[in-house]
Amino acid sequence: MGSIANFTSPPQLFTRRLLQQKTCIQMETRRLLQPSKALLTTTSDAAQQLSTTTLVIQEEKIGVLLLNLGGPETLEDVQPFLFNLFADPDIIRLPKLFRFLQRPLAHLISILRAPKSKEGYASIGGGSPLRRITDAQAEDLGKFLFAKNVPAEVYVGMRYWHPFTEEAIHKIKMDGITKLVVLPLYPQFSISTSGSSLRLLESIFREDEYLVNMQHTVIPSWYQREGYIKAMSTLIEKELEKFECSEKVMIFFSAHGVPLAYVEEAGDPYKAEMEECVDLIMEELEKRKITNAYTLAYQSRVGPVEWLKPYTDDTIIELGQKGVKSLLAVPISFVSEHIETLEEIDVEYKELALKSGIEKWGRVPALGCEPTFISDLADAVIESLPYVGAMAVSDIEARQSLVPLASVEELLAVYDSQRRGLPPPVTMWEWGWTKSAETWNGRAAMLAVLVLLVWEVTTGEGFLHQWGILPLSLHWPTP
Ligand SMILES: C=CC1=C(C)c2cc3[nH]c(cc4nc(cc5[nH]c(cc1n2)c(C)c5CCC(=O)O)C(CCC(=O)O)=C4C)c(C)c3C=C
Ligand SMILES: [Fe+2]
Repeated sequence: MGSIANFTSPPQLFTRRLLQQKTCIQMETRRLLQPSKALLTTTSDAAQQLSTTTLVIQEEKIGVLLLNLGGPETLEDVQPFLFNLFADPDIIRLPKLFRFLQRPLAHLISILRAPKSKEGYASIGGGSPLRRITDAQAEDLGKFLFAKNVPAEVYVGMRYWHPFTEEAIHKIKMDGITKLVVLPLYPQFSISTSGSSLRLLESIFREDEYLVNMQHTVIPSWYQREGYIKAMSTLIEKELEKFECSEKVMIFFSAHGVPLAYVEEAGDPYKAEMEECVDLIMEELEKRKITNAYTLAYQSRVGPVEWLKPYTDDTIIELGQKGVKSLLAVPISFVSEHIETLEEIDVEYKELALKSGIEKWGRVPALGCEPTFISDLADAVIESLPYVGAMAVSDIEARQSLVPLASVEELLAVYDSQRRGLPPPVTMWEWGWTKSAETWNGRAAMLAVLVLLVWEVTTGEGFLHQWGILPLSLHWPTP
């Protein structure tokens, strides 16, 4: 199995190299689009070519699988959605010995977190708009692909809520797709998002003969694509125009955070990709004569462990103290509106900013179905097609493409070889005499004991049974 150079070398270097490879990709794209041009010709020769081309396209049924997080559609969905999220070993990674606690712990944390989450979802209309927006993006992507003469079915597979990835895969099989492009809807790669979705996909692929034989490729991240950078820059430019003195506005990039250990211990390229993405957007804005001050911070942390810094809330307070008066928030890690933009940024951070002395607040909308963005995603899919199923023979070429490509298996192999295990991001305790230690250690110990007891009593397995403290098989008294 080959290794993927982009994930073993520093991501910034890799991206720079990718940008130098445009010519190669342009050639590939031209080659791919040649038969499509023939479709438009009207001579009899061309008609024959057209029927051959159509035949080839019909034999090869192209599918695009969009991967996203998923979100609760009603308030009743919130707790089971949170359970699915926390039951994911890429979100809470327990030491091997304690893996059996994953589900009970997820159950407990989801119950504890649900009231706060429900409040948030209630304030944005009682559920997440993520499914509706992702479905609309899928539909538009299909239309753009068709218009670019690459007819393809587009599927949506969510990680933690409907339509689940398994449901999408079922449809892909039913439709007889032969070539699949996997496209996570996260511009930057993180182990906790695209990585987790790909891990699930890998396990589904492995267990299914049809899927094992289906050719596929993955576009793990696409933050460096010109179309995406330009679309983001245009949105920023438009929002800046709404301020009176637009040149005095601080552009405030706010990205979803991840626990620091993901980056520092597990080699998550998320932070490097995020920083590079911001640099590319600012370079594009500079070309448009926009040279505002800017900053990047990380939002939405969960639990007491350290997450990527600076934190969005701390940064807003600091900027207020430094006398910044106008702020334009740019949600940089999302391509659709959801709780983190509609509630956290629009309500919580805006309120904090106004309290901190910032007088004018604006927010760039998420890209959603913005046509230049979707058209660029369609180009990314088209550019990836020559590499579908060709990873083993030509993965050097694939690495040189504008969209860094890989197969699910190869990507995860690289990650797994680098991973040294992650401390749980939502650890409910902090060891040592830190400020929250007393409370959290106490709670965690109680919870752990409780979970262990419930587990032992219900399953009849565990330490207490092994040590003979509880009888080896426990029978409930029958009435
Ligand atoms: C780049 C995007 C995201 C990263 C990275 C990410 C990491 C991450 N998230 C949690 C915990 C929660 N995330 C929740 C919602 C949520 N997260 C993302 C994106 C990223 N998460 C999105 C798009 C959403 C919203 C979906 C929606 O319903 O609209 C939630 C639930 C909401 C809440 O209670 O705050 C949790 C919990 C962790 C622990 C993590 C990294 C390890
Ligand atoms: Fe999240």
